[in-house]
Amino acid sequence: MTETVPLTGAAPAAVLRDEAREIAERLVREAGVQPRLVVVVATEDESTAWYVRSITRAAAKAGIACDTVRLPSNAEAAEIRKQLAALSDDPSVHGVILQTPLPPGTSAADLAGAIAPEKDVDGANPLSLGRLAAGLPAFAPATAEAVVSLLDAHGIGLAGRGVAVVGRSTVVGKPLAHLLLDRDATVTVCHSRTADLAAATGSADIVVAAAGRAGLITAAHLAPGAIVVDVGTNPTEDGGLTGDVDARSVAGRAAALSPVPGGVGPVTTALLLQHTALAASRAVAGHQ
Ligand SMILES: Nc1nc(=O)c2c([nH]1)NC[C@@H]1CN(c3ccc(C(=O)N[C@@H](CCC(=O)O)C(=O)O)cc3)C=[N+]21
Repeated sequence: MTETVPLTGAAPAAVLRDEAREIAERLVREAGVQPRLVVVVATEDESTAWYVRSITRAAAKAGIACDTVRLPSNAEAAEIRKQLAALSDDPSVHGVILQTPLPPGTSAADLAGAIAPEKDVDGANPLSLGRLAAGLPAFAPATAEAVVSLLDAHGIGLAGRGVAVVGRSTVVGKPLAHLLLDRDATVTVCHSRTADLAAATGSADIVVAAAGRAGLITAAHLAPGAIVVDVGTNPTEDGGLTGDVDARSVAGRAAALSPVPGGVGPVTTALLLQHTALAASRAVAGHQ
């Protein structure tokens, strides 16, 4: 049995929020501009509601203005696209995030093409993902970047290590694979059709669970001493959040595990604000 260390996100999130606050205060002081983030919500999804609440609270702490635009959960693609285009054209807006999931029949990647790349603080425009893949500057999706930031904050190295990413979504799995490759990790991306998931994850030094299935990863999926990052945010019946990792099962087998809540989530929120502060700072510099 090994002691399973909790990879907590509160401290790295506070550092990132302080950085965002410093940028925001300087922009207000020197240019009279407060960074502004707009969150577009067209879903009643419970884990999205958690995220929107934490963005709103954290933005207030970081001195960043934050508005929520609510559209009906049966909104048409054209209506969402029109809203995103208007925000892209509004010079008082520096960051735009379109929450997922989206109404049935609409595609996040397609709609996010209407977010101006310089305001695309959650890296959702396909141009941003393409630039990331090509090694060009772009905002990465905050959740994917949060996994790397959390590991960095806890002194866990990536170069040369085997990382199994469970989940191939456009918001987490795919961009995370690129971020990890940039850090010289050896990356395996697993998904619902992977023939032997336990074999793929069981030979990894680091396992990232981002499949959106509560309790998917158990001790049977891990090599002894593996480091586990839980990206899952599955709503529970009592109104809480639970991860993709069965924390009770992996305790004593994993060397480290990020908790849900309290792990990747707060870092995600803080990175979104840091991206917004950077976007505002570039917008102001561009106008001088
Ligand atoms: N375009 C898009 N990008 C996303 O990144 C995205 C999304 N859509 N849709 C919804 C899911 C869900 N998600 C969460 C992120 C942080 C917390 C979070 O901060 N949770 C806190 C608990 C809440 C709190 O303490 O306020 C924690 O884990 O400690 C939760 C959920 C991002 N998502």
